[in-house]
Amino acid sequence: MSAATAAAHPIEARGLVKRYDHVTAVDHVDITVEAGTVYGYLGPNGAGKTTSLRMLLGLIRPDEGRARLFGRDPLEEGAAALDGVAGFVEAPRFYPYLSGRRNLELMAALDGGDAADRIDDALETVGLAERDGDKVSGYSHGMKQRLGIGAALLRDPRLLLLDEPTTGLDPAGMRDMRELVRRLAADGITVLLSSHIMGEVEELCDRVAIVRSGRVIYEGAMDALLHRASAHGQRYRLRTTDDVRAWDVGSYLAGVSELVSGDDGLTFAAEHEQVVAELSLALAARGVGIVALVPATASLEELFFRMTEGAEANEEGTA
Ligand SMILES: Nc1ncnc2c1ncn2[C@@H]1O[C@H](COP(=O)(O)OP(=O)(O)OP(=O)(O)O)[C@@H](O)[C@H]1O
Repeated sequence: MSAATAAAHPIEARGLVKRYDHVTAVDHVDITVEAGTVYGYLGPNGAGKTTSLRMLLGLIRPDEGRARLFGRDPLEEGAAALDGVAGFVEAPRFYPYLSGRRNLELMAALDGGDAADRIDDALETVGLAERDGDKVSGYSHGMKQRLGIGAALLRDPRLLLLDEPTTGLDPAGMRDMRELVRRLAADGITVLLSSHIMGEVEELCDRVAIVRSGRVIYEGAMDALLHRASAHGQRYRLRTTDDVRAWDVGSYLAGVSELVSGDDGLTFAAEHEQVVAELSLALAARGVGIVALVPATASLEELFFRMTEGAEANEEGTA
């Protein structure tokens, strides 16, 4: 790799557009992923995540714009531009009647170079070293997903593109996959991860782009997004011995806003913790017992829905 490409960003895409008949799947998307980050590409079904990742990897041609990986355009330079890059965009396909190890051996033979020397490490990293001799047909969905990442690791990537790697996994499978992504990032691999799961992106990513109908409606540091999510005050969930009365008390208290009564008690926003303390005292004074009063953790999720489905989405610029 030349000095010029070594200094380039792992991903730099400008003005990517992809249209299918009347659908603009990807609409002028800019993405810059800096080395060492775990970058979340977050959006609901049909937002254009897979199409974007496929363009980044040069699997499909954009109608407009261009993408560079470490300074190289996969459409112009072909396989050479994918040096150091591995993608996991479609569900990985393996020979079911062969073992996990044998599948990796076949892939390594295709890849050539020293890929075969990395098989043991790859199996170890993805937690399949103990099951490497079992037929893939006997693997769980999560194991197949991890074998897919193992296959990507044979290329010794410095950049890994993962399209919804936890989709379809059970909670334990999701946890294992997240743990694996964290480990790969700790090993210095830059990761672009698409997901529709807000909590997952919040947990794993340093930076995030939120996409809706092919457009990036927010781009920025995860911290800044979370800060923005709580700009109108921290939200809380409240359950009491008498929610109707509690609602009355809350609605008259200064500093309490967005008071909503739901099936599982009340939610509200409070500008300061002091307001929460005042509310608890006011409830006690009126004989209402607090059963639970906890900060609501779904702030990113709420923000996401506001951005992707609410009227606010139209006014949002990229940050
Ligand atoms: N080959 C294709 N032909 C026609 N339309 C397509 C094609 N690929 C994608 N689309 C359309 O482009 C839009 C974006 O699809 P894409 O698969 O990129 O979204 P996504 O965010 O990855 O969604 P999901 O989470 O459901 O996979 C959708 O409306 C989809 O129907």
